Amino acid sequence: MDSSVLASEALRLLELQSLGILDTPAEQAYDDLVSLAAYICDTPIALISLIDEDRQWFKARVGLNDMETPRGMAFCAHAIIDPEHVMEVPNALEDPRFVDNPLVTGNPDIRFYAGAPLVTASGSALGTICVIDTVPRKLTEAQNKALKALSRQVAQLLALHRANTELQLLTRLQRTRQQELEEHEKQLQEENHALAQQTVMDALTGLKNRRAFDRILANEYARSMRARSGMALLMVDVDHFKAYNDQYGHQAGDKALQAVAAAIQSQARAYDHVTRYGGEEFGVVLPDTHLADMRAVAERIRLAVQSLTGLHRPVTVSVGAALSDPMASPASLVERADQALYQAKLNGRNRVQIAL
Ligand SMILES: Nc1nc2c(ncn2[C@@H]2O[C@H](COP(=O)(O)OP(=O)(O)OP(=O)(O)O)[C@@H](O)[C@H]2O)c(=O)[nH]1
Repeated sequence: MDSSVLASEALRLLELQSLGILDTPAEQAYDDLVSLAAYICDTPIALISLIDEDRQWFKARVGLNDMETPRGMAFCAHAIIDPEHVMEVPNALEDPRFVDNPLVTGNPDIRFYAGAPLVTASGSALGTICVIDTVPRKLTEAQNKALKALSRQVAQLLALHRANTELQLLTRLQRTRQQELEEHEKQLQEENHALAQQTVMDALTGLKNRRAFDRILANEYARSMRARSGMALLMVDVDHFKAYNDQYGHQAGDKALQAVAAAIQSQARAYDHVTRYGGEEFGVVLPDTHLADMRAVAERIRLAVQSLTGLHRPVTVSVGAALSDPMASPASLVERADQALYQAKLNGRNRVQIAL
């Protein structure tokens, strides 16, 4: 075969194989057309044969049980060489191309063959619709025309099949793309969430940070105003922490801060907010709280810190506590709690001071 023939055969095979029809189950539309071909041409056998690389495979068949034969035996492999015309073999025994063909010398004893190529829009002949008889004969001109017309119908069915295959592929691609997009969006949301967490979390203690404290205080303050319920704020500061750091080192100081944070958290109620206000100072927002509860929580925190074990030496905290005042702002609540804290320090530390 010269190179241009080889190239067009390669293209033809590509077109056939990408069609996705080889080895698919039988379909009524193709079966009907081979039945019509056998009826019109009055033959015992009719086939829709597709010429694959080294076999012919039958999409539809009457009068023959085989699903495929080797390409070397295929009459249709000869018929597709001339896509324009129906190839007729009136008597295979008198045709040097087929006289030794096992389909002629043995079952199904082919004598007569006529095949109309199935031509695609691009001009490739993928196979044929053919009729076969076991006695020598010829097609009438009308039968020849009818067979050609049927080959155009099969070609139409194949084009439809291609369009369907491409549509399914496109739908699958779109679905995959959609899934990719959703996956990407989820990832972005997770990243954003992680980022948002980072901006409100204190890395050392795992508590909310100062930025979060400001927002929580503002929200809880507004809520307590709306609900006309009291709220309270505790400012908790580690006593003589500079000395602890100086004596045991910054890393030991970090561990102590973590322990203090956990102790405070352990005494807070489920709806209280424990935050790291800065350095060795913690802000605890207590929603829905009045004097007795505020004092109780503050005292529990003080005792929990004092009871911590596993540190280089006992650590204590001073607590400034203030109740919200409907006439004042959140900032003034912080100020009053801070002043009370200052007073607690002045009064000797390791104590709770209530703001007036
Ligand atoms: N290890 C460690 N130390 C911190 C951290 N943040 C603040 N500190 C230290 O906490 C100490 C606070 O010192 P001061 O403000 O002088 O107060 P203090 O020594 O606790 O004394 P009083 O508050 O008056 O009882 C400083 O030495 C800071 O370096 C931290 O994240 N890790």
